[in-house]
Amino acid sequence: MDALRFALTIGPRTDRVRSLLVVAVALLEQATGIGLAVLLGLLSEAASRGSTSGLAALALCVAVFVMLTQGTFIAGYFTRLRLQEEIQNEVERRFVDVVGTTPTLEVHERSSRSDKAAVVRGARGEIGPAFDRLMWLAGAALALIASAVLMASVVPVLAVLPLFAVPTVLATRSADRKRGQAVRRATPRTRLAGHLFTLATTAAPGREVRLFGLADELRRRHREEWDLAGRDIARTDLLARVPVALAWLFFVLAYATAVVLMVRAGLAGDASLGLVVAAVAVSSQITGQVQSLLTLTFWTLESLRATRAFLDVVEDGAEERAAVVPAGPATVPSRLDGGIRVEGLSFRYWNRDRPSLRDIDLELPAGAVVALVGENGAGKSTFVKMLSGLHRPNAGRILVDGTDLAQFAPEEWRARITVAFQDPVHIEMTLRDAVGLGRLEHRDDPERILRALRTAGGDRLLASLPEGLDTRLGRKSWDGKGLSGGQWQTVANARAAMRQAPLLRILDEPSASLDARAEEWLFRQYADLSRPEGGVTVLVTHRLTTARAADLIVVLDDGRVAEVGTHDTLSRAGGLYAELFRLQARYFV
Ligand SMILES: Nc1ncnc2c1ncn2[C@@H]1O[C@H](COP(=O)(O)OP(=O)(O)OP(=O)(O)O)[C@@H](O)[C@H]1O
Repeated sequence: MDALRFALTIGPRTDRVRSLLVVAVALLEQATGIGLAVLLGLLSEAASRGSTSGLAALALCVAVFVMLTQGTFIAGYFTRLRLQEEIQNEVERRFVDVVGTTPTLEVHERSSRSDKAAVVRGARGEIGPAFDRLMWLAGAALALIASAVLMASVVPVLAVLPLFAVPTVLATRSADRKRGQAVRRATPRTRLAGHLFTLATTAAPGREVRLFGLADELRRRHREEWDLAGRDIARTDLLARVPVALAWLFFVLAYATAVVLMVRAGLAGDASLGLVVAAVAVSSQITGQVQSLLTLTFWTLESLRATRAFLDVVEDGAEERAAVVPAGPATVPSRLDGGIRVEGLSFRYWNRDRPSLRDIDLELPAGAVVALVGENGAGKSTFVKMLSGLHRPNAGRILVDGTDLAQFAPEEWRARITVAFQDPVHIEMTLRDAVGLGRLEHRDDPERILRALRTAGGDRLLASLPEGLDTRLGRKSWDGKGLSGGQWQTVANARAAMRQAPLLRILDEPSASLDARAEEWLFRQYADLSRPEGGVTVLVTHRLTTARAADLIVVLDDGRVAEVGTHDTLSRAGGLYAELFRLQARYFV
């Protein structure tokens, strides 16, 4: 019902004039058949009376009527398209708003929500035409009713003929609903197939796909996923279409009886010749009208289904916001006094049995540079997501100078932290924008951008670019300058450096694509910045030679804190850190 209300109101809310035109065109177009049938009846009356002038006038009426309806249809075609595009744009903007601004990452990482978002991404083209389809559906329904009235004026009982079409509509609706459920059931598989398709056909994975000869394997798995998904949908379709066929047969029998009754009434003189001709002409359109009603019902349901998924995403986003954003948020401090304290923090991803973080207790003092180390899958990235508020803990809390992070408005907290990730987004804009986006308020301040680039060691990159800050980056969306992995990382690091004196600076392997010397330099650079600024810097790294210079080293193991200390104390303790350091030193030092 919500989806229907949304589809009916989004047209006038987006563009009132075009919506009115669409309503007019939909009604006129559907009236063509009825109008012609009535004119045909009048023509037969005139012919039977031998009225040449009447015939000529009616012929003129037919011509004008046809030109009017066809002309309206052609002129209205572009109005309809334009309105659909406007609605589509409006919906896409709202979708970006909702998905791009939810406080946590659940919409991307929790499958019960990410599947709905995937349905909207895949079927969003169906939402734009929803209003248009509804209007055409209404026009088709009105045409069917008008036909029934005309037939009933010959044989009254024929008023019920459209009722015989109801089972066909209901059966089709139920079949489509079942299809929708099957499509939703298949979403995890189609999503995986989509991922395999992207792997096989996009540039970034292109090297590995070729080097490892993965194309056949990807194609096989892609096909396997589609086949499994398609099998369930096809089986559901087949079973659901049996009632549709039976309902259709029922209607055809009723229709044949109706024609016989009308012809009999004409022969018996119960109705005028013109009326019988018009009614029979109209009855010949009933199957077409029902067919168009069914087709329009199918497409309208597709539109409403996509609209429903869109509204679900919107509602989930609003629910999340209500649950996560405090009504009276606490003020985020402008400077850290004590630091960040983590108490009994645990977190489990929705699709996993085991928690990824368990009972984490940590003290991260203001001004400290903390290295977070541990083997793959230990929970480092999950922990920094919790610190940046991208997920909510299942248990425990994070205290910022004694205030629970959950008490802050997420946007306020994020405005006071900065993050650089190991797999940064390639923002294909000019260098000025790709860096400046790190602090929107200062995106037009070249001094600030140049300073951020210097902090991230991007001087050489800048010098190598022909148009300096105005150089367009990236080759996917435009013919810009292609950058290496390390250069993209430098741009992302500079973006993170746009935020000065943050309370928390998270560097999640920001030097994974940089050489050891560059990493060492970058680390010292951040350490020199952080200590006087008084914020906490958390550096996730696998290079323990870099970690050794940190004020505090936290070793995570299987979601727990295994050890905390400085390089010296941990080396002496002879635990996991000492073992990992020895192993790395053997190869790299
Ligand atoms: N989005 C996710 N959904 C489900 N499980 C996840 C997700 N992200 C991480 N995990 C799981 O959580 C655990 C911790 O992963 P995390 O990425 O935090 O480890 P990490 O220490 O950062 O690893 P690495 O050094 O490889 O980057 C792993 O078992 C991982 O499989």
